This record gives sequence, structure tokens and C-alpha cells, in this order.
Amino acid sequence: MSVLEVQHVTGGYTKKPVIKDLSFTIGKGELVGLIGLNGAGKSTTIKHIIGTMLPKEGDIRLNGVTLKENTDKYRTAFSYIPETPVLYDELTLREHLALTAMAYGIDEATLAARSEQLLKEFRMEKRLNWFPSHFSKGMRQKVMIMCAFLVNPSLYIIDEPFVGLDPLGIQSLLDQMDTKKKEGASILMSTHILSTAEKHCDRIILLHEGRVRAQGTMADLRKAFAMPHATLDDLYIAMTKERDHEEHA
Ligand SMILES: Nc1ncnc2c1ncn2[C@@H]1O[C@H](COP(=O)(O)OP(=O)(O)OP(=O)(O)O)[C@@H](O)[C@H]1O
Repeated sequence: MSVLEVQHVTGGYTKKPVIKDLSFTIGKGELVGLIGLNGAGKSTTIKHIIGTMLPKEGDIRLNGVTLKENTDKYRTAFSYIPETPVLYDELTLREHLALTAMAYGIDEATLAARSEQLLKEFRMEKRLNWFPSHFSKGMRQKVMIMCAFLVNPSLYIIDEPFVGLDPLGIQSLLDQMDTKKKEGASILMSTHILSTAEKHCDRIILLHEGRVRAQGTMADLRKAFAMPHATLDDLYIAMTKERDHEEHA
């Protein structure tokens, strides 16, 4: 059974749909990249999956249930790392981790063990008592990343994680993702850093004006575009030209 099933989902902010008849799945232990131009609908897709927007048509199942069928099961099955960090100004890093643990029912001993490992990995051990106002942009992002990885969910949803992190931070994040994947977790990641997506994703979903233009492994995508030696950058540019061509036709 797939961990995440998005079936014929249409949705948007007004009557005019932004995502149209989206269907894709993510299996256990898979890292799937959500790729598309600015405004293609990546963040809107993610908002539907995390439940801040509800589909106008279709449904989304996480571990077999929709948000409506079993809100608690659905909500605790994923953790989400937003593109822009959302932190509590009045809570320290330590308190952010503790609050996350509380929300997901993680006991003290597990919290302590996982925090220690994550703080070391992201080189934040000395900042446990700091408040967000003293953090740099990358550090704020690391707080969100650590909170997400603390939870050990079935699915990680990560919106454009690489912008703003230094190269060591990026490597730590990729290492964490790899470890979690090996433990059986699934990951949906949106990014514009195509070389990283090509290198690390098991499958790619190419979004084009709110629709899935193509999806699959790099081999599948090369086949779909009839470009046997293409990189993901090449395929992406081909998709853009396709659109320009259609617009001028
Ligand atoms: N809050 C909103 N209200 C109305 N329309 C919105 C809102 N947020 C996004 N949109 C519209 O929905 C469409 C898809 O936007 P979305 O943010 O999902 O794109 P994206 O693929 O994540 O883009 P980017 O790469 O720039 O982050 C765009 O046309 C955008 O104008």
C-alpha cells in the first residue's frame, strides 16, 4: 500500500482551480521530488496534503485514511518543513523541540536521545537556550528541520529545503533524509535545485500549470520527453519551451 495517495485532486483559492486532476502516490521508503516553474502549483499541492486546504474534488489518503476520516491518524503521520520557517518568538530552541515532542506524544527519553543526535548533526548544540530572534535565516530553518526529524513520521513533506542552508547544512539534511528513508520513511520534497533532485530522488513529478506533465524515474521522464540523454535541467527547459510553443500556437 502507498503511504500517500493523491487521487484526482482539484483545488485552488478561488473558483478557478490552481491544481487540476492531480494523481500520484508515494511508496514506503521513497523520496519523490515535486518540480515545476514558479506558480506551477507545488506549494498549493503541499497545502492540500498537509490539510490547510481541502480538495474541491478527489481525495488524499495518508496511511489509508483521509484527513476527514481520521484527523489524528492523518496529522501525526507526517511532518512538514515549510519554505519559510515559522517559529515562536517567545520559545527557545529547547522549548521548540519539547513542544513538538509533546504535540506528537514523544516521551522524554526519546526526546532527549533524538535531540542530542539532531543538535550534533546540525551543529546547534550550543544554541539550545537561544530565542529565534538571535538565529540567522539558516539556523531558523534548521530549527524547523530538527523539529520535523524529531517526530519520526511515515511521511516528510519538505518545501524547498536547500535555499538558505549552508553546504554543511545541506549535507546534514540529505544525510538525515537518507537515514530516514532506509528506516522506511517516505519523503515528498519540492525544489528548484534540479541537480540535487536528479541525484537524490527516486522519482520525480513534473508539475506544469497545475497538472502532472510527467512522472516517474529519470529513465521514465527521458522516455516521456523522447530525450534519452537528458538531465533534469534539460527536461525542465523542454517543458518550458513546450508551454511557450503552446502559448504562441
Ligand atoms: N494565497 C493565495 N491566494 C490566491 N492565489 C494563490 C495563493 N497562493 C498561490 N496562489 C496562486 O496559485 C498558483 C500556484 O501557486 P503556488 O504557490 O502553488 O506555486 P509554486 O509552484 O509553489 O511556485 P514557486 O516555485 O514560486 O514557489 C499561482 O498562480 C499563484 O498565483
